[in-house]
Order: sequence, then C-alpha cells, then structure tokens
Amino acid sequence: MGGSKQAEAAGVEEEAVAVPLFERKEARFRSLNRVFAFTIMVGICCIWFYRLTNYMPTAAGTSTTGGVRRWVWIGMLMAELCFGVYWILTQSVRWDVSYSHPYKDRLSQRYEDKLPGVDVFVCTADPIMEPPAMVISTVLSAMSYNYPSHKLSVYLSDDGGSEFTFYALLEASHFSKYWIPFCKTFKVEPRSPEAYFALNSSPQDTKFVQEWLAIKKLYEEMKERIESAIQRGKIPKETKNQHKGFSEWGPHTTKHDHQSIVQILIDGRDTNSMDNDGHRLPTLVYMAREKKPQWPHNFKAGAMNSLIRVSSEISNAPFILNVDCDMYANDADTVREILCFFMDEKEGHEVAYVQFPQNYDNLTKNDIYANAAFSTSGIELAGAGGYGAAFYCGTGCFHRRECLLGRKKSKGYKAEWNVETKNNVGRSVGDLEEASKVLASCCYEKGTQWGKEMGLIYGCPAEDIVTGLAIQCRGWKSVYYNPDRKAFLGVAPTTLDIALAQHKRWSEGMFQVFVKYCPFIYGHKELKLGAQMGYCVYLLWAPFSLPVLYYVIVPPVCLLNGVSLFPQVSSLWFLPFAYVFVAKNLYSIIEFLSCGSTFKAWWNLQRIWLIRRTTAYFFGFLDTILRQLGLSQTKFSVTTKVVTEDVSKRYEQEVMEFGSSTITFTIVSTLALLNLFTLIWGFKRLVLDLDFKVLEHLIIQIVLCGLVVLVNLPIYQALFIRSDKGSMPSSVMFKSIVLVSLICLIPVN
Ligand SMILES: O=c1ccn([C@@H]2O[C@H](COP(=O)(O)OP(=O)(O)O[C@H]3O[C@H](CO)[C@@H](O)[C@H](O)[C@H]3O)[C@@H](O)[C@H]2O)c(=O)[nH]1
Ligand SMILES: [Mn+2]
Repeated sequence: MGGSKQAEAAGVEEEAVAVPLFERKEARFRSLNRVFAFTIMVGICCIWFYRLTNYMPTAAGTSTTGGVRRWVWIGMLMAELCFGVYWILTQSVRWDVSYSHPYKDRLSQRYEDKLPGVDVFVCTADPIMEPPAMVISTVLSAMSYNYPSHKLSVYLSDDGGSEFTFYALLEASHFSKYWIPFCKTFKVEPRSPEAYFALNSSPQDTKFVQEWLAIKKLYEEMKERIESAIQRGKIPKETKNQHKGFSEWGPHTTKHDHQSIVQILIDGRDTNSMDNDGHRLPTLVYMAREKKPQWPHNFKAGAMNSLIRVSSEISNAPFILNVDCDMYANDADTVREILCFFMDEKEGHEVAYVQFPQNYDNLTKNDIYANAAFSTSGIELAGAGGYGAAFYCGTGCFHRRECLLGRKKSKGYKAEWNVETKNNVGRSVGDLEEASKVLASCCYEKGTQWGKEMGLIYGCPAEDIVTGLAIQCRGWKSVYYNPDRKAFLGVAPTTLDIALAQHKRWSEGMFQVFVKYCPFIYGHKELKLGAQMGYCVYLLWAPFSLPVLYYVIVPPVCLLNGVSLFPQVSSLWFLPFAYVFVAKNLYSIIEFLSCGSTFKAWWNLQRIWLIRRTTAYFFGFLDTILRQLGLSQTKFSVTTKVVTEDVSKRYEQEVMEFGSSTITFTIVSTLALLNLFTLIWGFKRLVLDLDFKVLEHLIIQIVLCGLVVLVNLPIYQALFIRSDKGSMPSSVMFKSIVLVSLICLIPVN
C-alpha cells in the first residue's frame, strides 16, 4: 500500500518534470522569409558585379573619364559592399526567430514554497535629470511585485549622492506600508503609483473607492513633500532629526566627493516592520558608493558592481533584476514568469540571464524619434535569442548572480537555488551597513578582478552588451522574453538632441566592444555564427555611418556635375538596383506593420535612421577612433528624463525639436539643403532644358535626392516655415547655406 503511494508520488513528480516550465515557438513564415531574402541577396550580388565590371563612370553624354571620377566610383563600390554586408548581418537575426513562453502556473504548482530570493537593483545618477519622485515610483513598483515580500529586496544605487533622493526613498519606505497591501488586495496594475494614478484618474470600481481615495491622497501628499523639499533646496528639519541616515550628508558632500553611504531603510528580516495588513515588507536599501574626484567610478557598471557586493552582504539572493530608475515594473507577475526560465528542470541550468525589451510609456502615435524600435524588439532580439544568445541590454534583465560574478559554465552544473547562503544571520542592521560601506568604497576593487572577470565590465559606455557577451563566452545561454503585457515601461527621449545623445553613446560603446571584443574572435568557440553576426548588427552602427554619409553627399554632387553613377534606365543593370531597393523597403514596411506599428511611424523611422547615421553614429565612430588613439576618454552622458512643458507639448504634437545651434543640427540641415538644391537643379535641367539624356543617365540620382528631400520635409519646415522655439535657429541655416555652396563648388571630373 505504502509502496504504491510512493510510486504514485514519484510518478507525479516525473510527470511534472516532463512538462517544461517554458517553451519556445518558432516564428511564422520562416521559409517564405528565407526565399525572399535569397532573392534580395541575388540582387545585391548583381549590384556588386555591376560596380566591379563597369569600372568607370562617364559624364552624361561624353565618354571622357577623369581621375576623381574613378575614386568616386570606387567609393560607390565600397559603400554598396558595406550596405550589402550589413544587410547580410541583419538576416542573421531574422533567420532563426523564436519566441519563449513561460508557464507561471506550473511554477507555482511545483515550487511555491521553495521560491528563491530575488534582489532588485535600481540605478539613478542625477536628481535633476532623474527626479526622485520618478525614481521611487520605480522602486515602489518593484517592492510590490506579486512575490513573497520576505524573499524580495530592493536596492537603490544613487550615483547622484543626493540627500533628496535619500529623502524620497525614506518617504517611499513609509508609503510602501500602505501601497503594497493596496496593490495586493485589489490586484491593481501597474504598481508604480505614478503610472497607476495617471492611468486611473478616478476610481471606477465602486468596491474600493474609499481605499482608492485614501491612498491617492497619501501618494499626492508624499509627492508634494518631496517636490517642495527639492524646490526649497532643504529637507524638513524634523525629518532630518528623525533619521540617522541624514547625518551622512555634510556641508561639503558633493556628487563627486563623498564617503560610502549604505542605509537599510526596511529590514525584511525584522518581523516588527510590517505593512498595514500585518504582512512582512521587502528589504529596502539605499546605497551611494564612495566617490573621489580623482578616482574613476566607471558609471553604471561601477554602480552595479557595488550593488552586487553590497547585496551579497545583506540578502545575497541567487537572482538579480536590474532596472534603470525610469523603468517601472508594469506587470506584477514578471518575477514568477522569469523564474520559469531559470528553474526549468531541463534547460534552466544553462540560463545566465533573461532579457526583456525596453519599452516606454511616453511614446506618441507615430513615434517621431523612432524610440520604439519595433523590429528590433519584435524580431531582431528574438532572433538573437533563437541562438540562445540574447543580448544584455542594461535594463529589464534578470541575472543569475553566479554568472554575473564570473562563474564559468562547467559540465553537469546544477544550480541550487533553494540553499540559502545568507551572510546576514544574526547580524544587526548597523553591522550590515558598516560591512557594506567597505564593499562600496573606491579602493575596494583595487587589485581585484572586478570590472574584468567579475561583475560588469569596465571601460565601455555599453557595459551591458559587453558584459552579456562575456557571460555567453563563458558558456552560458541567455533568453529573450517579450511578453504581450509589457514588463517594464520607461521614459523615452522627447527631443532630437536627447535621442541622438543616447544613440551616440550606444553606437560608440558598441563599436568599442567590436574593437576590443570582436564577437567573431572572442565568441568564436561559444557563440553560434548567427549570434556572432547578430551582435555585429549593433556593434557596427558607428562605422556604417560612413557609407550612408557617402551616399547622401556624393551622388548629389555628381548630379550637379552631370556625372552619372548608376546604370541607365534602359539597361538591364537597372533592374537589380530597383529590385533591391523596392523589395528591401517593402519587406521592412511589412515587418514594421506586423510588429503593430503605423506606416507613418515607419516613415519617421527612415528620417531618424538617416539623421542618426549621419550625425550620432558618425560622432560615435570618430570618438572611438580618438579613444583608441588615447586622445579621448570614456564618457557616459545620462539621458535626461524631464523636459520643460513647452518642449513636451511639441513632443505630444509630434513636432520635431531643434532649437539649439549645434554641429549636429548643422549637419542635418546641410545634408537636407544639399539634396534639395541638387533636386531643384536636376528638375531645372529636365524641364527647362528638356534634356532627356539627363533623364536617361541621372534618373536614379534624381530619385535618390528626391527621396532624401521627401523624408526630410520636417527639416525644411523647421528651417523656413516654423517660428516656434523648437524651430531651427537661423544661425544654423546660414552656416548650412555656406557649407552647401562650398560643397556645390567641388568639381568632379
Ligand atoms: O554614472 C552613472 C550613469 C548612469 N547610471 C544609471 O544608468 C541608467 C541608464 O542610464 P540612461 O541615461 O537612462 O541611459 P539609457 O541610454 O537610457 O540606458 C541604456 O543604455 C545604457 C548603456 O549605454 C545601459 O546602461 C542602460 O541600462 C540602458 O537602459 C540610469 O538608471 C542611470 O541612472 C548610473 O547609475 N551611474
Ligand atoms: Mn534610460
């Protein structure tokens, strides 16, 4: 009898193990996709062949050839080689697209009482660009995850070293006692109070009107206290006297110069610190690692590494979630979903991290700055995930602590998440804080492997990508997970300046990764070829700005000189050019629409694509070269998350923001004007001179200019028509006109 029961139990277990906690599904239309890609590839080869065999461009109507023209032609060949190679790279992340689906109910059935601890890291760097009220909304959203509170710890790293951020977090720790039970009782979503009240401006559900009104009032009062303290530049005296933490800030404390500060605001072990419903609270810790002016602090990577150490002293959870301070948790069940990947009996042991896409809650309908990156998060990242090599993208990523710490994957490795290796048993809060401060000091890492073999890797503004690559090269797999309900929502750049600054950092950072850790060499053994290529789609943004620049400058200049660079319309060689162009764009439109966006958004993306490549990526390229020569240092310019009302109104109306006189905007308008002038000139010759030879030879160039002009329409508007504060300053216009005139004088013979 007893024996059969045992066998039964074993049977249940076996069955449970047979059903996986997550599944992978292939994307639809794979074969169709591959056939289509093949036809485009044939077209590209024809274009290359044409360039190689028709060596010399001829001036329309003549057959004389000059030295400059030969170089122009070689330039075209190089540019088209680059475009072709890049296109091939982009196919690698479309080849094996698959989507992962976790089953969180199975997880609860199997492991509800054995759930592991999870540490959440939130990073902030500047109280002005990242307002404390926004930061704590993110913190609160993480604290109220639908997960056992005593297994959850939230750490805020404040590189701004700001008393106000600390004050805000202290306020949040009080507010959480009401907020967490409110969220859990009424199952509200999202659990960032700011986002929740923005979405629900009046209580619809009559059942909890009372509670709703009360909690809203509490929240607004808290926000008011925080904001007025910042406005006055002073924290209320009573508050300051009440909490010992404030004594860490003296009159000489600055962002760049202070001792380490670690304050445990809620000790999750403490059975006296309960929420309003008598449940335990998650641990909440404030950390500002030590800063010294002469000591490099390695930006976010440095902050993360301090967090890894400090948290290992306090909670030491086996899994770590990292979010940027603007990326609030939008789905209360995310932690449970993610554990399905790590705890799956069959494949879970190989997984080092699970990455979510970056999503934003302030996008406009047609996404004027192309922040949403639909095809990237909808397809390309899933494509990399298909090779088991999802990229680590900084925010919205769950890590296995051991892997972040530099552990190599060994044969037969089995993770033991339920063994609690806590360092904090029997130690007082004060004791833990003191020990943590040492771990967060500047000199702690001296002579250690931190920043090299351990933790996030230093020396690169794309610390995330390089760290992910390193983890994969140690033998681990990673998963990309893009659920229907977005897991994290953040603040997307709302001006062109901010958007380009971010892309410049990314392109520069990623190109550095290419130079220092080229995936083809570094990942040769551990990564599949597709994944190696997939990395390069991003790592090569910066250098691929050069062919784009070439293509928007040289063909128009040649057009002005009457030099034809493309085959005649009547020639058979015209076909591959036309096919590749039409097919590629059609493909991209279909892909874009299938990811749920609008045609107009795709069109906006083309403009931003052009602007990014001719400015941000170009600068990223130059800076990487300078850095390699030792002439410049790694920087990390934090993305501003707040703008003035005026600016944000234009963003809402999808009007592009220029307004300042910068080199970037001068380049943007110079290129736009150059193409406009040439187009007008082309038309003039066509219409006034009735010169059909021109049409025959130069039509592709005219069309090219025409497209650049079309896509740039908002730029002309900003230059000549608009008069608001966000329009293009006239100084930029004058500079561009002078530059265009100079370019037009370049003879091509
Ligand atoms: O010295 C610093 C600089 C930045 N940060 C934090 O890093 C995060 C990302 O910075 P942000 O300015 O928002 O950059 P984004 O371009 O939006 O960030 C993306 O790209 C970065 C790499 O370039 C990654 O670090 C981020 O995780 C990823 O979301 C923010 O929470 C910052 O507070 C720090 O903690 N310390
Ligand atoms: Mn950000």
